[in-house]
Amino acid sequence: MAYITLDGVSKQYGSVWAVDRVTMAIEKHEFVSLLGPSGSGKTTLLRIIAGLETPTQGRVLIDGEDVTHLPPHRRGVAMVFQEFLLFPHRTVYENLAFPLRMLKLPKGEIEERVEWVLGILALRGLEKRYPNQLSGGQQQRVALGRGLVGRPKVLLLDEPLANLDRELRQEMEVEIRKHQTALGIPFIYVTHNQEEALSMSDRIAVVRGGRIEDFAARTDIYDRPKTAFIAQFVGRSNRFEGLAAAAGDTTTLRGEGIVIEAPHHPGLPAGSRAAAYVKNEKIRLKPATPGDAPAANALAATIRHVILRGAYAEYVLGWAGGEIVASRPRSEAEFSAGTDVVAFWDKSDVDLFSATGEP
Ligand SMILES: Nc1ncnc2c1ncn2[C@@H]1O[C@H](COP(=O)(O)OP(=O)(O)OP(=O)(O)O)[C@@H](O)[C@H]1O
Repeated sequence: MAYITLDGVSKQYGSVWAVDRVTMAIEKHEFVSLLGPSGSGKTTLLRIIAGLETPTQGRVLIDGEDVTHLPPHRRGVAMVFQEFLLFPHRTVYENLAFPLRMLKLPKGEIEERVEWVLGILALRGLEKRYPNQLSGGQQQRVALGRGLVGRPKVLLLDEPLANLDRELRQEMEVEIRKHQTALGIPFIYVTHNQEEALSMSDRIAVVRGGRIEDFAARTDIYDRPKTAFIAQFVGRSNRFEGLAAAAGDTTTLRGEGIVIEAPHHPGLPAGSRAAAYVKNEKIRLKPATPGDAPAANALAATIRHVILRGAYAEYVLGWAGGEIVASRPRSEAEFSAGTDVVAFWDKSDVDLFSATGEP
């Protein structure tokens, strides 16, 4: 049996189902992200696990125990929030000791546990400071420490890095993951930021409209998106539309001025509307030559803009059907704006979905 189980969990607010029949199982060693756009139900799901909300339907089990109707402090869970929620008039030490005082632990044990957290989070020397005397990263570490000091069975994090600048966020991502691995308890991490989810998680649950669109290893979510929504939401990709036709191990999409071949897709009847997604980094470029003949998985384009992103260059390309973006390592041949090129990609890099029913 899994360490944490959500069994058919739903939450209704008035006429809105914020969470809709969610079933998932999380193992003890896992770092799991709930990734989805604003309003998709991530926070509500996390609050249900924490015991801050009672589900309208379904059950929550932690470590074999049905905790659905237990209050937060009886579940062995801790939660870290975006707003840090530190007490401004208490020192770092007091902020960390507070949850333990609430649990009425003996003084010696409180000291021991606060010392442990100060050590693992590299906060020693800052015990006597007040929150406004700390950097953003240090404040976030204290908030994390306050979650860990109670030695929870699971740590829940709700966009804890959203208020930090990019560089600090990336440092903290590494740090948070390191603590999760060392502690050996599951972290469940809510974010709308795909980079955060991809950098830290073992598995990612993509949340959409209160439902889990897919719950899979991060590489599967990125490399083999199960739905068009995931293809659009995770990574950066280019979308092409057309009509499907199947032959052997290939499904072909024919659109305005383009032919795309993808691995066989069983769910696309011939003549149905389909959408193909190709990630920016899968699109390769070569200089156009006068004899170029039209080919599948290739299009003639002109470079409109070049955006430098450190190790990568992002090329915005104009073609007969609009614009696409190709992202290439700077170690490859570079092209400048105005150059005519052929953009091409592999059949195995095409993700194809039905577009029937799309507006
Ligand atoms: N207390 C509440 N009362 C009524 N509706 C609510 C309440 N809490 C959330 N909702 C609604 O439930 C849906 C899911 O909200 P939730 O906060 O879980 O989404 P989220 O994915 O965490 O979004 P965000 O990233 O913006 O925090 C939204 O439509 C929201 O308006």
